[in-house]
Amino acid sequence: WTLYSGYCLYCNYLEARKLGVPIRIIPIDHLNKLWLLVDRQVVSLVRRLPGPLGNNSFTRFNYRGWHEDDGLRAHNEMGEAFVLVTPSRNWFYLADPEALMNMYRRGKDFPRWVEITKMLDVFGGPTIATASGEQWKRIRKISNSCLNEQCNTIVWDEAGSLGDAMARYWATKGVFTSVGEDSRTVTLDVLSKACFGQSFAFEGHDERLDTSPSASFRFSLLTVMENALLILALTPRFFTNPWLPLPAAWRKLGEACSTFRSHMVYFYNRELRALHEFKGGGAQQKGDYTLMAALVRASQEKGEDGFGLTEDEIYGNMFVFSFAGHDTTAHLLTYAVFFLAANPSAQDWLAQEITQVLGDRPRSEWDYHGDFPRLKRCLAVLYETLRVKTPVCEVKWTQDQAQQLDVAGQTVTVPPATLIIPSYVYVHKHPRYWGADAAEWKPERWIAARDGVDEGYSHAGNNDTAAATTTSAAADEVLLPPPSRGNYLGWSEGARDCPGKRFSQVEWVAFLAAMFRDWKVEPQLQDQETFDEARTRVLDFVEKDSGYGGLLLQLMHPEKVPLVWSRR
Ligand code: HEM
Repeated sequence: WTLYSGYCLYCNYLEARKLGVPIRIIPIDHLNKLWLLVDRQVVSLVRRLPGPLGNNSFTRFNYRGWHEDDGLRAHNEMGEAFVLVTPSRNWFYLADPEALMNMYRRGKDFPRWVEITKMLDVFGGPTIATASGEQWKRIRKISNSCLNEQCNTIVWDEAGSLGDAMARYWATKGVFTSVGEDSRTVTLDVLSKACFGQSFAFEGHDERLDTSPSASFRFSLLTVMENALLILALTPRFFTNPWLPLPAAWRKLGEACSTFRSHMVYFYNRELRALHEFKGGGAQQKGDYTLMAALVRASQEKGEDGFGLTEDEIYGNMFVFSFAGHDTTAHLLTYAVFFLAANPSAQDWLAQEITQVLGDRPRSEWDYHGDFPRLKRCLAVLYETLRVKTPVCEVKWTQDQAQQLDVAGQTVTVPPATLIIPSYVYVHKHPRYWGADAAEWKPERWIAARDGVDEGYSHAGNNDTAAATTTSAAADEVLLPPPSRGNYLGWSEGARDCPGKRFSQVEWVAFLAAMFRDWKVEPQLQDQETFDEARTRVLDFVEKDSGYGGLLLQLMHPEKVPLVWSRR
């Protein structure tokens, strides 16, 4: 095996040389399944060896998430592009915003590497995240038409109500450590409502109230999502196989998979029946709209091309929506609560806007169409959190053809079967694009006074914008774009960008408005600690505790730093 690996590594090295960019060689592919289980542990052991034995390309680049620890260093040393050669694939890292946009625009030349997402087809498929070519176009078109403003209105209402309940729960605790779990609960509950029409009262981390029959659906969805990686790796069939001697916890997981699937079948048939009963009837009621219902309807009515989704594809896509929309938003919300706890002035700035827009109106009177577009500072908090803590790593590739790409003024020929990784840490955080304070979390950078924009405060990397905004009224402010499109890749770009972008923005703004109009968050001070010391401790923690628990960047142990929740 070692000889074969060495031979593959050599062949890949020869291919990589054709790129004409700096090369680093690592002995194990990042996605080697065995290696994924132990990469960080092994690398941290090897790092203890003296001199070059502990400090080399292996210890620097050969583990999941190395780019977060390395920051800007790799591209600063090697330029806008370099390649990591492994025995399995060559990983081409790209940090030139223009070249990146060129790549995104040429979706056919640089498609998503679906081999990595294929495992998502566990409940049916192909799905929007795993299909390619014409098949993907069909699924994407139908999905886009369903993720519409009707859906966003439901997301707005549900997220506002859940954010409010979560804030009240934290207030009953005073000191709380459950921001990670509770954020995952509220994002899952919003998805449950938007996808399946199932609404649940918020249950805090140490509460389990709901014993209604629909709670079995919630429990199955929760269990499936909490164990998604295990299910993706081994498939639901493994956990439901009666012949395998599985531990009780895995049997329970099998039951959750079966319950989740049978609920999807039930929802599907219910929507199909409703559609036939009201054939030719008017538009669906707001309260009746669900993504499941919309997909069923769109598939039955079929587009101009005459193609809809099959039943199996609908199940697969419902799972993918729930999966893709859950932890992304939840992990970002957890990060934002920590950043806000360390930045009371940003909280005041945020609350000022929320109060201006919503006054003391009860939540039932908040209006998606009237209020959401005016809550720009809330959105700026999301943009900034996503800039500095980008959860999703994308992988494109060249398939079976070499492709040319202009990188930093040089034409590079990317060989077939090369993986391409957008280096978002670099394009999101380099001072050249974002100013001297690029490394800091500063949501004000996304906001400018309307007049300021006319005078040339033109993008979020312009440091002068913050000064222009601290006192101006929310109505007179604008949300700035990033320095260039290729400098902001949080939701990706091109035809294969995130179709849930608006969904997540609406959800986020409603959460924040509900959480921070009347409440504030602070770090719990330790013995003799000043606020400034606590702030430094929290920000240090955010950096050191960030990692890839599963597929996404997240705070690994947010429960380790207690926070205080109180009325403003
Ligand atoms: C702030 C939250 C979110 C972030 C940062 C985010 C980010 C992304 C990114 C970067 C991609 C491209 C991934 C790749 O190319 O490998 C993506 C794809 C996708 N996202 Fe999101 N996402 C978010 C929320 C959501 C939500 C709420 C939904 C669903 C309701 C969703 C559904 C999807 C789907 C279905 C895809 C695959 C699209 C395709 O292949 O055509 N996302 N997302």
